Amino acid sequence: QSLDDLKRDAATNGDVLTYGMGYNNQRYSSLKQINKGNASKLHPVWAYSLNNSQSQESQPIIYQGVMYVTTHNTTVAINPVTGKQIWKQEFDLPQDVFKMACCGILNRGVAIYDGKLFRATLDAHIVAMDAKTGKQLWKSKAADYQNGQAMTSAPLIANGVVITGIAGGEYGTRGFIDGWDPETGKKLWRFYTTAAPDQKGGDTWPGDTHLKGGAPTWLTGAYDPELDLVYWGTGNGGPWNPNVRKGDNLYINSVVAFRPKTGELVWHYQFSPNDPYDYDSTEVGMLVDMKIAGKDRKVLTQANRNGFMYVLDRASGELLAANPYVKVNWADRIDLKTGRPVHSEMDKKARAGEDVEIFPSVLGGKNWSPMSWNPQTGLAYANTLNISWPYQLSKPEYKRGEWYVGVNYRGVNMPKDEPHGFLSALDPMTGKSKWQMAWPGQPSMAGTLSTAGGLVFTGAATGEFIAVDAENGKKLYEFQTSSGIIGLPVTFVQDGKQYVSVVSGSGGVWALLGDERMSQVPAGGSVWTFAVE
Ligand SMILES: O=C(O)c1cc(C(=O)O)c2c(n1)C(=O)C(=O)c1cc(C(=O)O)[nH]c1-2
Ligand SMILES: [Ca+2]
Repeated sequence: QSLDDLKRDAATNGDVLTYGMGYNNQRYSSLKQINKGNASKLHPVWAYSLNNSQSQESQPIIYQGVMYVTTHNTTVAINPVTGKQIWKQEFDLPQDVFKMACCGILNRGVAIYDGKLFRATLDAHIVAMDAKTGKQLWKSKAADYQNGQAMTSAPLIANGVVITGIAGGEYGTRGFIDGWDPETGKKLWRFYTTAAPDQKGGDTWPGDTHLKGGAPTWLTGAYDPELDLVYWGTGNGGPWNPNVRKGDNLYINSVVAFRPKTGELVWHYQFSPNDPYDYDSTEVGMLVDMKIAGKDRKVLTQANRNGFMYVLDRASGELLAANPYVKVNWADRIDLKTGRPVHSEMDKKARAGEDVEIFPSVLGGKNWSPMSWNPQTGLAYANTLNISWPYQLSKPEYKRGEWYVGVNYRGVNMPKDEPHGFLSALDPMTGKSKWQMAWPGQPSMAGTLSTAGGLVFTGAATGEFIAVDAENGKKLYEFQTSSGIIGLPVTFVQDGKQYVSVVSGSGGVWALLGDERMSQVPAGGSVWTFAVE
């Protein structure tokens, strides 16, 4: 897995080398051995127990006949055809680390490069391992976990640099993105995502509020090798209460485009200036080439937690479209000229301290899990949410290693007579769904996978792994895995046969909301792999 292999990932069907199934994050495969015609004949070929009852959000990586999967405290190598374990490495975490993970005890997977695996740990270290054995090669510290900074996501390798983010937006921390030397683990650069007074954007923070200003970077970015730009999403402002940090607060709730070698910022776009609602913009979205008004454009499209779907020119950051894809009441619209939200009356009431109901909820119009793109349909497939939250400001109080939000947090409201979530087929330019498949009970927080076989794969909070027709959302296959699915399906070919794999194991933020329907879903992590015949 040289740098060229990584660039070609989306086109090489035997491997899955990157988080996103390609630097463009499209999670699209040209494989069509499994297709609309035979998807009903899918069946599981193996399951592998992760022996772990925490949240399973790891995206499998597959290279030269080995699949790599992580849990919060293990890394395993599995034969992707038989499910047999090749090696397993376990490590210890300090006991007090678990309360620093805001939204579940989890890890989202490894990065692979030059014979090495790279993964993050909840106690904010990055570890390099020998891909053949799992033996640790180096370990470097990114932050002091006792401040509430955790690492949950898969690193990105771009232009020979290992790039990682950090969580902790709910703990009064200061976000950053780090670049590491893959050979030695030496830190090459750090880009702080809240600007200090002497930096560009520093005047958007009063006093030293940027020091606890949030802007965590807890998901993996995308990379355009031709432009040599990495795109990374940043999270909520800290505390959530925006009145203590009056100003836009650069670079919270933004996408930042930077050079992987140096971390130098090239452009940024801020989705939610001075955001009060925990609308993390960390799921950076997909790099897509599409025709807009007759012109070929290289865009980045993101279904933001704030309820709007955005299309940006990814060379310049110019805003091309922004439309709601779920119910939104904090903004009336996004002004395409200024690129800024036009705040609603409801938003003004919220900022004035009134007790109001805000759409979308703290979970967003869509939470963290990535969508996929199908170039044949020109649609983005995402699990979206139809949920609001009761919102009222309170006085934030900072205590090291504890939640620092300044909102009278009372969970979320689920509508009585409507579905709580959908699998949606979204047109990025309009935000409209071509079709929606309503989840019958709990909404899904799983990722999606698209294939040239005309299929969308995803999973249910109640454990069903499903394949649907990308044209109309008709369900073609369903299989009950052993626990709820909040993972990301991938597909690959081995010895001429197409497989689809996904981790099962409920948890994540949904499990913390107190939805009583969760009591019907057993915990327990496993990897499932499906094929036809
Ligand atoms: O602000 C942060 O640092 C941060 C981190 C994480 C995380 O690391 O998983 C989540 C969130 N915020 C968050 O707001 C959120 O809804 C969320 C859901 C999940 C999950 O895994 O289900 N993680 C996170
Ligand atoms: Ca957050």
